[in-house]
Amino acid sequence: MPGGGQEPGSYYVGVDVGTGSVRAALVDQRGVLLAFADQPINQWEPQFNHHEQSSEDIWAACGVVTKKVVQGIDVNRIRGLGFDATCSLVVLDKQFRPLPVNHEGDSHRNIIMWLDHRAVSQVHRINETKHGVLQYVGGVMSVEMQAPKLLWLKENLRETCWDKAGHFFDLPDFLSWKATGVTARSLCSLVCKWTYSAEKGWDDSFWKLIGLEDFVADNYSKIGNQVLPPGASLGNGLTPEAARDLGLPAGIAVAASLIDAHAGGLGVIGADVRGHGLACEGQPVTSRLAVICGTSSCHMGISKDPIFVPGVWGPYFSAMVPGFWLNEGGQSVTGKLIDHVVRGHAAFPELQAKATARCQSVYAYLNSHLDLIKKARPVGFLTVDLHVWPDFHGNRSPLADLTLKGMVTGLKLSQDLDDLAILYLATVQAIAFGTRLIIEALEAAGHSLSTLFLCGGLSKNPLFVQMHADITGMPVVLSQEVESVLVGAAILGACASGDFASVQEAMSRMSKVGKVVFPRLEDKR
Ligand SMILES: Nc1ncnc2c1ncn2[C@@H]1O[C@H](COP(=O)(O)OP(=O)(O)O)[C@@H](O)[C@H]1O
Ligand SMILES: O=C(CO)[C@H](O)[C@H](O)COP(=O)(O)O
Repeated sequence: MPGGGQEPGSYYVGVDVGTGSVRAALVDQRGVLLAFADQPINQWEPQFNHHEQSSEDIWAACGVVTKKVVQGIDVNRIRGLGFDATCSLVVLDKQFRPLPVNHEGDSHRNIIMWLDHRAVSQVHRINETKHGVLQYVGGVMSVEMQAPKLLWLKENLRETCWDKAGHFFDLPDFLSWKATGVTARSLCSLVCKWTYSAEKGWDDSFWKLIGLEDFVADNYSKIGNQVLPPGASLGNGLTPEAARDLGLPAGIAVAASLIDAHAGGLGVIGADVRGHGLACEGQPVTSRLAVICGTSSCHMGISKDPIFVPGVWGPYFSAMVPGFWLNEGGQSVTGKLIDHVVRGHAAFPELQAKATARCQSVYAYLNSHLDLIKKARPVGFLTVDLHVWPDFHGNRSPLADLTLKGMVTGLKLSQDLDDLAILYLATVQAIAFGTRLIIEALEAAGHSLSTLFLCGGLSKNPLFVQMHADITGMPVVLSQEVESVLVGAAILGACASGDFASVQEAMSRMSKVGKVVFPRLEDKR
């Protein structure tokens, strides 16, 4: 039923591969999640700053969750499948078998994860070239992008990996290939992480200059010479073999994928905001900033014309919303930082015991503990003497400096539960201040923003959401569906099925406002 009719008769399956788990949802034409399942995935850290995963593990986890979400439903109503994933690098040989990305030669670990910082020397040399493509990543290439990682493989694992490699995929593209057998890459991954230009294609001079002329010589067959817009239908749809793996009908439409943050952006940014008293009502969609907060936070702002923001990735054309330029700010560890700070504290065992006794998560317990100890003052005032600098894994934006480290000032000798709660609060506040710095950089360069749209695991934490509102001074919109990244993945499947005429149409019909959290301006000081 083109245009999404009144009867929600068709279903779409969205699959979201995050850093820590794979999630799937069955979604209808109104964007309502009818079923949800998740499954943790393995990560290896064989040495400091080396982070690896397995594409076989991840594909198997996809099958576990997709089979769960379609249990008991009429599978003939499933019209499309969409994937999103972290922008990790998957390496396969010429027969599409996994290759090791490690010195141990363990081919099961064939993914260099997005947060892997092994390629420091390589990215430094790439940045020293001052090549023109760097203008489109905020002026400085991140060590988390693919070119430095590829150069690392060539320089460090020549025989065991580089010489045998037949295919280098961004993880979202690996998944769509696995589902369809089509090796075409998504414009999203190539533009955002591989220096591809939506307008000019690959730049031979860049790859030659950095020592990866191999790709030019074989016409980019290993990294992608067929490129499709996100949401485009791939080949003949789901292959019989993939259909068996995923428990879905063979032949359903499968979409060209998105990176996870970008799927989150699609899942939230197009919602109809009428009647919520928001400044962005009646304003162009470019006044909205989507912030996808999981292991990391990604800040997605769009514009009609390209805007060059120092230290902020992009501008990327059509990489998220078709026809719009995208700037992507980010903080490499946010959820991971909060977990690290809380779990590493001397009072963590006590916290865990008390939270378990109340059947609460440690974060719900900490939030109520802060309410208890703040007395009559606003909670934010508990940290007047304690401050965190949150760049424990370098600064992605807007300083774009991978050498930065974290810092805590104002420590005392006591390490009780109150101290843990206040340190947790200071960490959340520091992350929100990081978002404010990114917004200031975006606005200084020409963006005009009024409203935040938050999603991802951290958006389930009310303290995190309120601090983002208070510290940025902007209202925060939370979607009706908490798992908005999965709505974004389902939007891709819906577009590939042909049920919607465009990504914009699917966005406006499938993303919905849930709760709005306004800033407490009186507490901003
Ligand atoms: N209910 C919750 N309350 C507080 N924090 C949460 C909650 N659920 C998830 N998180 C935090 O969100 C982060 C993971 O978010 P998620 O979107 O699942 O990440 P990813 O996509 O990177 O796998 C973790 O740091 C976790 O502690
Ligand atoms: O760089 C990215 C997006 O451009 C990564 O995919 C992202 O930062 C990892 O995402 P998550 O925190 O959701 O696991």
